Amino acid sequence: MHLPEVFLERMRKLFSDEEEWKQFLQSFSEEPKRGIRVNTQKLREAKKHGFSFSDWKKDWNLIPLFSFNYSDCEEEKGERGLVEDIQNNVPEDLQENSSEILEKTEVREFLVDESYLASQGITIGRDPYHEAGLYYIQDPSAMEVVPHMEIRPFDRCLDLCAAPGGKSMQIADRLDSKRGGFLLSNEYVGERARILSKNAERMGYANLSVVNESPAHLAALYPGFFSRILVDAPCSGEGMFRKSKEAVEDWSEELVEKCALRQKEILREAFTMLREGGILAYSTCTFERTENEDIREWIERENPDYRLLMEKRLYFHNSSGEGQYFAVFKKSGEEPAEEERELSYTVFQKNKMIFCYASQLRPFSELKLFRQGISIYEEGKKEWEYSHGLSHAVDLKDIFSIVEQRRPKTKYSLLYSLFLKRTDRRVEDYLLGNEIGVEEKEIEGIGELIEGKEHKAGISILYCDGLPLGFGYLRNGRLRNFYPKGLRYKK
Ligand SMILES: C[S@@+](CC[C@H](N)C(=O)[O-])C[C@H]1O[C@@H](n2cnc3c(N)ncnc32)[C@H](O)[C@@H]1O
Repeated sequence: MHLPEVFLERMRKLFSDEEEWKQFLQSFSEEPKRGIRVNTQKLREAKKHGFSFSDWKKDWNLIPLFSFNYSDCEEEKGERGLVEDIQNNVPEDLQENSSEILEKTEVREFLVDESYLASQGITIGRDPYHEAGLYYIQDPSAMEVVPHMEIRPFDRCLDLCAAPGGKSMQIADRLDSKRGGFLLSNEYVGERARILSKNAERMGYANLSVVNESPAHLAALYPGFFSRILVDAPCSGEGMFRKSKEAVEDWSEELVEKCALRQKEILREAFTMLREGGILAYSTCTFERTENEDIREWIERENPDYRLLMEKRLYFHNSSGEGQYFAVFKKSGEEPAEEERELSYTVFQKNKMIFCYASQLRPFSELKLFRQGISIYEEGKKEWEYSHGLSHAVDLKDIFSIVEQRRPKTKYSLLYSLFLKRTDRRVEDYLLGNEIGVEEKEIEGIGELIEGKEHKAGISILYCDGLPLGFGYLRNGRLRNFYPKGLRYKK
């Protein structure tokens, strides 16, 4: 790989240790590694249908990530402590069986060995578990930021620079809609907000809004509103150099300076929106001091009431991923305690979609919305039809009861569930968009045999190993495929 001379000169200044400098250079010729972040809320539901997490971890050889130095976080044990507990102390069978421990301590982030998986015929980006939203593929070093944000299930979170959504989905998984937790996931660039919204649909959180706003507009509307804010800022992207030739070609010293200015602009808006006692995390995927430690110093100068909780610099050679810089701050002041509340859902229509969302998202309804919670219906050619997003809701059962109560004018009504195993060829067939044959014994549901007909008929939802994949129409022992065209596997 040819790296710009100026870049190398700048990097050289960061390494006082000759050996480490060599390791840094050497690491540019090594293959990038990837990780997956498990959607533990989906996992919990899938377990009710017999999904085994421990079998999956074993079969895929999933390697738990992170061994923090927890001493820098004594004040609040928070999640870092919990992750350590589970890695060191909680026996495997307890993780699997105790819902209480599971709720508090499940490890979510894993490194994957893709060559091992390839030998087993598994491609992480083309797998039914991926389509079902059981996991999100992410750079392992990028995964390290969110666990340091001390996110509590009831936090009011904002991800200001969110697309394509790795960190947003990591945050959302730590929140509990029933306890008032939510995430406003914002992306400034419209086309990227669309991708973010698609990823959010796959993961299925009812307490997540995807919006396309400028940080300044949000700051004008929500001063002191959020208890956790992430600014994963646009940067000069040196951490992308191994993956993208364009990132190397686009790099220049001017770009570094320009990025630093923009980072400050975005951060200023974030300062406005952080509430007393809240936590702000700043991160980049570049190695530049100008965009990292210099910005951290600037944040400290601008905000004497912020305390640095931790700062970390990850490179290719000292992490499992593509590198990351992050700094986490706590604003002084008392954080308000968790409020007693009951979960309620709101149903609302926007253009040709109907959404159902956890009501704490209501303050965001007037923003430039791409998604508010779960899309439940969309306007079809003849009538309202179930939206694909509905099949992916993590709290599908709750949402469905709302969906049925608040039906628009439509004959659509879910009648059956079909359960297939991932080893069944029909799962791939379904994802390719084909019609599949179904046996009576594979069908469960509320529908009755249509009088005088041999087979059951009606709208059905297809599960793979207990994970909902999408809808279809069952008739004469065949499932007509409703899997969205844009998502279907190519042959
Ligand atoms: C490093 S990426 C975010 C990655 C994301 N957090 C994730 O985990 O997938 C930075 C994002 O900031 C967006 N961005 C660009 N200009 C911006 C601006 N002026 N304000 C806020 N975000 C901006 C980019 O479009 C990009 O999607």
